[in-house]
Amino acid sequence: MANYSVRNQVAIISLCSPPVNALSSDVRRGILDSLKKAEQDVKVAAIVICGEGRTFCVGADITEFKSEFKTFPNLFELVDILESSPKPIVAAIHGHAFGGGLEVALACHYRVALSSAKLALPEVKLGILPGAGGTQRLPRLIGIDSSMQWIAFGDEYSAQIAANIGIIDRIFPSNADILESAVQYAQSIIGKSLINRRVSKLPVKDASKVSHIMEKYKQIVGKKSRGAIAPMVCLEAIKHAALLPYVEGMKKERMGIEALMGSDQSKSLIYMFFAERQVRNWTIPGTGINSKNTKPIKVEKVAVIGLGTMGRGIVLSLLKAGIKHVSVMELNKTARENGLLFIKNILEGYAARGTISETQKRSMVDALKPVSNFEMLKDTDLVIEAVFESMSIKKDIFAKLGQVCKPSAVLATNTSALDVDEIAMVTPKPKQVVGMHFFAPAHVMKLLENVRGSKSSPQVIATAMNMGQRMGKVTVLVGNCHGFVGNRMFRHYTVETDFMLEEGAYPEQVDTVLKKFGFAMGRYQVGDLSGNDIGYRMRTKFEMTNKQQPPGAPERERHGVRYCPLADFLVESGRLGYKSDGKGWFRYLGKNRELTVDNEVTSMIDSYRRRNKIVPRKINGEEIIERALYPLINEGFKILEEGIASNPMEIDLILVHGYAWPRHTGGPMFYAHLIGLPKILRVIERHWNNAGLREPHWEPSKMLVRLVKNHGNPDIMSWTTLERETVRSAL
Ligand SMILES: C[C@H](O)[C@H](C)C(=O)SCCNC(=O)CCNC(=O)[C@H](O)C(C)(C)COP(=O)([O-])OP(=O)([O-])OC[C@H]1O[C@@H](n2cnc3c(N)ncnc32)[C@H](O)[C@@H]1OP(=O)([O-])[O-]
Repeated sequence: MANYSVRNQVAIISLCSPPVNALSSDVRRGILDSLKKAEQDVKVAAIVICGEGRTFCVGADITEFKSEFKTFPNLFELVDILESSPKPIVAAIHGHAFGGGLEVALACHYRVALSSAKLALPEVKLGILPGAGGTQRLPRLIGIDSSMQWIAFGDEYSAQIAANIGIIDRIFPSNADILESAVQYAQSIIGKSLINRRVSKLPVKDASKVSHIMEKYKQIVGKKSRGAIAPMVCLEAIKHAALLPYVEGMKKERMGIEALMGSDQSKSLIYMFFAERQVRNWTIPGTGINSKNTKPIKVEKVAVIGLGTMGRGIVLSLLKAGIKHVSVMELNKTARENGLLFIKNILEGYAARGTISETQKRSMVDALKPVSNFEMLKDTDLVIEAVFESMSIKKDIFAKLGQVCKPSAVLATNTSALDVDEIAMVTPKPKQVVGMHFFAPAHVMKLLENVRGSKSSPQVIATAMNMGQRMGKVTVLVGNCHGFVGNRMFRHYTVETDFMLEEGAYPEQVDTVLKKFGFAMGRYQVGDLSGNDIGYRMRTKFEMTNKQQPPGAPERERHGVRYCPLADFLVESGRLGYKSDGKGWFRYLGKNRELTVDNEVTSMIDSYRRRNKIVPRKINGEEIIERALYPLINEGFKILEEGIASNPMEIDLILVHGYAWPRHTGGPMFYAHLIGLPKILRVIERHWNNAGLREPHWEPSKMLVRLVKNHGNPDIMSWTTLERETVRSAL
């Protein structure tokens, strides 16, 4: 709803729909009713629109997209009604003016803001476009070029930047009372002509350059969008602002939003939006323990052990989260010096780019406390171990931590695959141990996969979850198993793509299909980037690699299961990827490391097939997608079945934020939901019937079979409930 009051000839319409004043049908009606009151009240000479609470307005109510979105007054009608008001309207912006909220402000005749306010048209991040005049009014204020930058990428901008380019008419200090300031501003413009204040009537200053600007952005968007549709539709809509009168341009805008709203990509992006918020409400399946009934311990002093690639990133994330005491322990002198230098250089960079102030930089550097022995960690609240991925080294460290740290200290390991319980058992208090699996580079990657050990106490879990959220991470709680959620699922992606190389595909073909699907990089280029030796080391641990096989052992089998040694051959021939002189699955040449197909790899694959009498066959894009992604989805259902993840959202967030699964497909589980579970199961069963135990990753998940058999293609939000009911009723 919207509240109405009058103060000194100025009517105040304040949006009131906590927590973020989303423009639900109630709020829209409230604005319209208040506007009519103000227009009819002869004592009112000007109007201010503001937001109650922490923000101005974050736009349309996303939860109403399927229902009240078009109910009168819908947003695109309301903005025209506002703009045509005979009395001047001032938008008073604090917090966020996002989406429809900024469009309402653009329809006002003046805009004032606190310097701390943020402005954006982020609709493209929901797979749609600004559908309340944003694509037509913004260009009339800031031009086509800047509008394409704002709308096609949906990033937020400070009030100062918005003022510099002509959106905001007056900035007030961040501690000012925005309403009082806006009322005074409104009083100062009473009586002034509104001729040049109705934005839809203004000319587009760079209209003549529209085709050149369009070409420029088509290039940029083409590269960045990776299969996402909305950015291009945004460009088309904005283009019309230069070519058509406002009313005609609005019709084009409407066609654009109607084409996008409800699309699979928009559904996927909205699912992701709510998943990122929903995941904060974590729960431990089957226990009733959750984020609402479990308090974290207070963490002021944190320590990071190991200043390698992971440790440095974790320290930076802690400093950025405002932790005032970060002990760093690295026994290797060179690694310690390099690590601290790396951290200081990154902080210098942040300050140089204005991401942090000089004062903030200094307090972050002051927060860094190098320590040289475990004794110095005795009063630390949280210790994060980030040393080399070796069980014996980690056990040694945790044994020492168990002796010196205070009883309430939370002991976290950054292992990406090792058994958290086995590590915990070397300490006197395994309940204080938890996994905090960061992703490289940890100060950039948004994901934190927290792993609850079988003994981890609810309070310790709450502390790890709370710390992840303080670090601004998408923090997901999962159970302890080999590879946790992400690595466990992704293993099948690499195994099955290698099988396709055996049967007839080539790395460039597989990667092209996966990039078309939306991955930033294909499976083989990612291997080259991160180093093909990482997977080799893991396979070595399980004595799987080619070199470790006794003479005469089958080349394409390990313990009765199908195996493809091509990746072993690559590493054993020194082709680790970028780091081995740009030789891996591909060749990376020149300053820009241009990716090129390497005939040496092609002939390695061809000779391997000849040696194993494999007659290569054509493998098309559809098969590559099914075989690369469906085993991963199948494993996702097994993870839900085992309660390692408590709902599909958690799995999707891990794959999107940790493994670059394309966000506009919603993650593997949501993608399966869009494709339809019956189809997914049909393909999995076909491969299982063909390959059987030789390819165990195709064994259908029992949960998937039950869902399809009992419910066909149930809504993703009901999967875990239906499964619980089915399992319970079977007991
Ligand atoms: C025609 C028109 O052009 C079109 C059609 C549109 O306008 S489409 C809409 C375009 N607008 C957006 O895309 C902005 C979306 N929101 C955000 O980006 C963020 O909210 C934020 C502004 C940066 C603040 O972040 P925050 O961290 O301070 O709070 P929060 O935790 O995110 O949000 C607090 C609570 O509010 C809920 N919420 C936030 N924005 C919402 C929205 N637009 N609709 C419904 N609920 C919303 C959110 O789910 C959470 O709920 P819960 O979890 O507590 O139950």
